[in-house]
Amino acid sequence: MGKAILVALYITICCVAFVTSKIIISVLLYRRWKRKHMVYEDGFSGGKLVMFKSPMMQSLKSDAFLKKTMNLSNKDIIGSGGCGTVFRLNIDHSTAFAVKRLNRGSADRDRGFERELEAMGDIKHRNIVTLHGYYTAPHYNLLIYELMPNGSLDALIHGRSRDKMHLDWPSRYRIAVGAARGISYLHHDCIPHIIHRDIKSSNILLDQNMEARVSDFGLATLMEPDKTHVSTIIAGTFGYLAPEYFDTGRATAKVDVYSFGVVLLELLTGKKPSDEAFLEEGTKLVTWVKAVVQEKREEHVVDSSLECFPVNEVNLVFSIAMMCLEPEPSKRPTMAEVLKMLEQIKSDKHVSDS
Ligand SMILES: Nc1ncnc2c1ncn2[C@@H]1O[C@H](COP(=O)(O)OP(=O)(O)OP(=O)(O)O)[C@@H](O)[C@H]1O
Repeated sequence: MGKAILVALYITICCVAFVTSKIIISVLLYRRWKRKHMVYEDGFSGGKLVMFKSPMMQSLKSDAFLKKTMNLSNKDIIGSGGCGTVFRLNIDHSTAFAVKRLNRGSADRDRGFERELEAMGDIKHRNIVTLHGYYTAPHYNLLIYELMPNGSLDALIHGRSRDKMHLDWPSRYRIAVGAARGISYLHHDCIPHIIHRDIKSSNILLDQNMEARVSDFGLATLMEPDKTHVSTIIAGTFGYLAPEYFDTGRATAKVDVYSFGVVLLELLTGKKPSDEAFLEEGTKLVTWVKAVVQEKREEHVVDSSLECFPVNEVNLVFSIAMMCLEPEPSKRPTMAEVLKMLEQIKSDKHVSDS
């Protein structure tokens, strides 16, 4: 009998200790989370605003921020895409954000969506657009990004004349290197690794110094550390899709390498991957470039608006683009290798100049 009481006592102590430790761990995790976030529950709309703490966000008042966000209207629109509309949110004369209103309601988003946003909020890199926070409500979601004053690469190269900017070769090269650095960071340095899955010129934005920043993780996938691929419904954009991803829905980091190769072709040719002229001929930018190369008419590839450019550098970037566009994923370089090859072009030039 005495032994049975002892066993029962022992089990009770173990259970109490287990539950207590769980509570303590949860409280500590919550406190850590709270230290990194500002949360504002909006009783009126049933929504929740979560802002990731940073020096920039520290001085903002959540309720005032939310009020301004709710007052956004058509005149504040700066762009729109397949997933939603992007607004410019001015807080004061020196602080502004880009707010993306996602088309789909939050009913089809679960805790996984919030977890992914939390992971995105932790990414701080000079070539990645910072996610400052998000707002979830029963019928829609908002993503709060750093505002990129020089818009997208897509608008700069192919946009309407008021958005278009003449990009000389040094600017194009710098944008290529910056974007490669951002994607390489996602692939190799983020834990868990991230496959973007929608690399394209409208997702490469330019900051006030014309530095390239990779944006729009709407489709990004966090990779489990021991996995090399994810199988998903095919996402991405026509003209940029790697053939194996189109065929199988299996996304590896090499899918982004292929799409980056298409972006390099855009920088070199000035042509849009989904240009109507290509669609009418039933072709696409990659197929057109490969045909021109086969016919040994490479001189027709380079953008005619690039009046003066270093032929050697352009040829090297072109050969890197072709490596990225290898149909067989294993033959494509990794993003770290692409970055190294791109950076090498300038360092080799310095050596030969000196
Ligand atoms: N952080 C930002 N700063 C400034 N402009 C932005 C920002 N994010 C997006 N934009 C502008 O809004 C446009 C639309 O962006 P969005 O991500 O919604 O669509 P997309 O990438 O063009 O297409 P899709 O959503 O179909 O992939 C961009 O092309 C860009 O001009």
